[in-house]
Amino acid sequence: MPEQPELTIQGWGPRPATPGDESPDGVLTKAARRYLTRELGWEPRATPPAAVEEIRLAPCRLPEEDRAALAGLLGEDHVRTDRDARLRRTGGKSYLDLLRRREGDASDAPDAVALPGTTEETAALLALCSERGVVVVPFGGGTSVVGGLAGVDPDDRPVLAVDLSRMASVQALDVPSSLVTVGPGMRGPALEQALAREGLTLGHLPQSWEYATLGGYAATRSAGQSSTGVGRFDELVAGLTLATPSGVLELGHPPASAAGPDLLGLALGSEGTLGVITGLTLRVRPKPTASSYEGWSFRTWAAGLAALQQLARHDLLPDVVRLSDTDETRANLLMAAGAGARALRGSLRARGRGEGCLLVVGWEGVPDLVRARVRAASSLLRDGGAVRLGRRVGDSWRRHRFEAPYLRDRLLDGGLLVETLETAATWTALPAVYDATRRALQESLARGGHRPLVMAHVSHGYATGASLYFTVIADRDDALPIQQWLSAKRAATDALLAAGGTLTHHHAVGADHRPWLEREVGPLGVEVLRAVKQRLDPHGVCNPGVLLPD
Ligand SMILES: Cc1cc2nc3c(=O)[nH]c(=O)nc-3n(C[C@H](O)[C@H](O)[C@H](O)COP(=O)(O)OP(=O)(O)OC[C@H]3O[C@@H](n4cnc5c(N)ncnc54)[C@H](O)[C@@H]3O)c2cc1C
Repeated sequence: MPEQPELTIQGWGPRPATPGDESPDGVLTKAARRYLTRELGWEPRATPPAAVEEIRLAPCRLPEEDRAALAGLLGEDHVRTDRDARLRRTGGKSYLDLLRRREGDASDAPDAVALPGTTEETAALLALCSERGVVVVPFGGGTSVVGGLAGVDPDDRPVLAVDLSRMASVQALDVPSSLVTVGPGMRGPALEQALAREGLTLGHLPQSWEYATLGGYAATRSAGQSSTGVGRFDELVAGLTLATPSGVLELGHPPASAAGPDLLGLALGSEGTLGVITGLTLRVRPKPTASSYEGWSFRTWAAGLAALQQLARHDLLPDVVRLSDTDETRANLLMAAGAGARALRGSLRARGRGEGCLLVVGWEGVPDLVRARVRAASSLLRDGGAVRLGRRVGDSWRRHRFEAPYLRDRLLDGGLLVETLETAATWTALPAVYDATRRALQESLARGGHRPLVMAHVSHGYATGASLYFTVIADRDDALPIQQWLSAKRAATDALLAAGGTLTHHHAVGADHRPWLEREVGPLGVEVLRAVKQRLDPHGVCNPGVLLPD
């Protein structure tokens, strides 16, 4: 397996070259620049990131005796305090993270980085840090978008990033039981490559797939682009090992157990607050031998939602379901370059459709079943007023599915605010949640005379409802860029919760959502979580800046 590249300190990438690529290195196409200038009243300007050498980093606060004790456990090479190691484990990849790093601010950097190689080493490290008052922040791929790696500690203790990249191999493969046991630092591409040799797949494909880790997925309850069919990551975890300052827990008993409440559920989504996930047993499936990806068009968002609801009711939702609202459809049509975009524009014109709302659907599996599911779902989509745009549109989406974060770097270079947020709601509440969130974002970001672009799509479907994923692009307020986004995010979160949405569908709580956690789980719920933390992490060293409110 060739070594995968590391994320850049101030953005995404480096991007792999693809044949026939019309926008190398995520370059903003002329069409996109024209569209955004017109739509946002944006004046493109050069706002490049500070040089990496100029990023400000505070001196390491980890006492030498603690560093030496950690090195005694892990080996000198596996405890690092150098500038590059610390900068590469600073924060995640939210808009605010990127803004800070681009401005040369790494004040949230960990004091040191530890790289344990086994569960035993991790457990010993946690016991030592608990005893000595060193905060531990597990670091997977570093792709958190909710401040999950912020390393904030109310007691201002030294912070140790625990990088899991040394635990990144397949430990066991049980083909008859469709189970694979892996290290938490493994990334999706490496696992898929190993499974493909046995004709298997995990099928978890978030947009951050190239860089995020399996431990990170479990710690945040991630959802991938095919999760409607394959299941969310938490549904794919059959068991895991959690090293805590109080000992090691082995959780989950496949295929099924009724021995009391499911403790595995406590570890999933725990975001490093209870300890470090050091091993995972995952459910895998045969690699699909057939696939079909298609584009469809609806005249309106409401018609699209109603059709998805019908598919859900009849258990006919495809594995991939992405319904874009009119603004997102228009932006995609006008900003995209290349054959896929041309095909889509041509297809819509030929069918006498304006822009409408684009639906991308994908099915995977054995040929007979894929054919039958496509046929049944297509009939319901037609009944719902959709027009089929064909496979080129679906295939084009599939080919470009990981590209948006590379483009984001270029948009940031040009002086734009670019961020996303997500929620989920029942089919009944979904239209109100959509309207309220959009309105809140638009009103907040319109202050100061800006003309924000707020776009949304349904990204995952369930029998009971769906998730909504918002993308926001606006001219950046160069004087107060952080406050500009914080105000919009606050307004949107208040609005979506008031309308009946969930605090998050798959990005997790992190530092950014924790003021609102009590509104979703209630004060008693927060107390229960605190009690569990107190038992496993009595000195509160495990990622104290996330999940639980102050
Ligand atoms: C461009 C982009 C696209 C994204 N697309 C998606 C998407 O499609 N779907 C989705 O769900 N998310 C998405 N995300 C969010 C992010 O990729 C996910 O939250 C992912 O699960 C984080 O994995 P990671 O390995 O990078 O974890 P990190 O960012 O390193 O950590 C995330 C949190 O989990 C904790 N953690 C990490 N590893 C462990 C461990 N082994 N034990 C205990 N705690 C641990 C960390 O302390 C932190 O609190 C996206 C992010 C970006 C930047």
